[in-house]
Amino acid sequence: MAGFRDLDKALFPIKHISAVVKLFRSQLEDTNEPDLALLSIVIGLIENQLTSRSNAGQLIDSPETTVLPRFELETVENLYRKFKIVITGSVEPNKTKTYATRDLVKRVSDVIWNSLTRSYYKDRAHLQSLYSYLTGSKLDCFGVAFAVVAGCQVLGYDDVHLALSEDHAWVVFGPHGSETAEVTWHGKGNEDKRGQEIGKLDSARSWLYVNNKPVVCTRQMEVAALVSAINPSLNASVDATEVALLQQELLWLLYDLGHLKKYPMAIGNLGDLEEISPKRPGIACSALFEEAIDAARRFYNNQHVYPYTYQGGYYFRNKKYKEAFESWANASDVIRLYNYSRDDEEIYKEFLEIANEHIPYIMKIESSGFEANTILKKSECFANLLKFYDGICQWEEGSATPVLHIGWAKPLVNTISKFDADVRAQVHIVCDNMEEKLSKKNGSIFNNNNNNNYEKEYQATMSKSNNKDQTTSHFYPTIEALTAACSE
Ligand SMILES: FC(F)(F)Cc1cc2c(N3CCN(c4nnc(C(F)(F)F)s4)CC3)ncnc2s1
Repeated sequence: MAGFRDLDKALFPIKHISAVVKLFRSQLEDTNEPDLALLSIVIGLIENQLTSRSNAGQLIDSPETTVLPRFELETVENLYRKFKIVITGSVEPNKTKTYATRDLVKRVSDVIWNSLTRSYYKDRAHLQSLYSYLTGSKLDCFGVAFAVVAGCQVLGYDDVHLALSEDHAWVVFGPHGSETAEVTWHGKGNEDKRGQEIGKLDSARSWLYVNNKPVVCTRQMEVAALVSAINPSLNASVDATEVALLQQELLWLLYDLGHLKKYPMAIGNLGDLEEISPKRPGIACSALFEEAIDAARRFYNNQHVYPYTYQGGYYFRNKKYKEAFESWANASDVIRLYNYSRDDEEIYKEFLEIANEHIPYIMKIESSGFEANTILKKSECFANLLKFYDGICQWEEGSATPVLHIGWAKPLVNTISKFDADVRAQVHIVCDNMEEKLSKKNGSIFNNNNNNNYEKEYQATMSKSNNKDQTTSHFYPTIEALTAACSE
């Protein structure tokens, strides 16, 4: 591990954002073992100091001139030393340079777990860093997983890495990261499964485990995860701008060093920050959202939803409603292959908000009668809407837990009825991929899909459907499910 070297200490006391970027750059460039504990403590200290007191309103213009409160070397050194003592005091270091074992990973998880405050509000902000752990004995779900990986790094196990789905975190270890283990909890009121292997039972088909296509981190990607987890919010409506600027600078550093290439959510986070305050002429935030989608298609067999909802949210905020419908249809094309389980609340809420808030809002605007170029005349918008709803219907099919209820059907019927019959008539529904749909029923969809055939299939579909005169939508025969939902 790089450790807290003299050249890092020379950057203290830290007074500017640019000094923090230098610390990260030296840790990322000089060794292949950036010190996770050091970087998490530094970032946590800065975030907590700048979001705990009313700091809103400070003029922020650049990483060099933005003044930070002084962050003393001694504060960081004391916390760093404390973490080492907590970990090495309970678990013997890896002197023989062997792979970690399940027992070792569980013991490190127990050290963190048993030292947390008994009960606290787990979803509060700023509980993700080792600073929060060492000064307040509080961590959120992600923070526990990160602390376990940082603890294993302190012990000298360089095979223990963070694995990330879109709403959960666990660790991989052993030869080629072949072993997996739960190390933290998920959601509310669920018994934790710490120590167990990942997704062996029916949870394997839930979105929570992304069909076993998680982001498996390198050390540098673990740094990207802690940077992504920076939370600039001062309160529900105001962000500490210097914390947001620091996060943006660090994400660009990681981007330029190539460490975001396989991390769609981090690219999406950067896209959101760039939309608010562009720092990089030549790379539009829309290009970043496309890059995140490409990464999910290339490296994760298109099993992730968030890259499409990042892009859809961007289009929606910028009134590009036709494009938003396409992004949301693509998001739905991902979720339809999963079975909905009670662990999937986060993505359920995402689709609910799109279906029952964003789309109805768009329909209201577009049917106000003043839109000359209204999407209500565009058959591809209608087709993408149907695809969006159909994916949610398929998500429900074969799931133990229902997805749709009357609350969904009303906005859905209202939306569809806004399109004129002649526009609807232009949409030709082709019922193909019957075998894919049927095989989801008996669960085999997750076997043959693992060979990453998404890329080939995607290219083939794109080349086929480039005829412009009519909209051919590749559909699955669940329109009856759709109309059934409407008649409920
Ligand atoms: F580790 C867990 F359990 F926390 C799961 C992870 C979440 C997450 C993330 N997020 C979550 C998704 N997220 C989104 N923000 N907007 C989203 C979208 F709906 F617009 F797509 S998704 C914020 C950042 N960003 C980087 N890395 C991770 S790893």
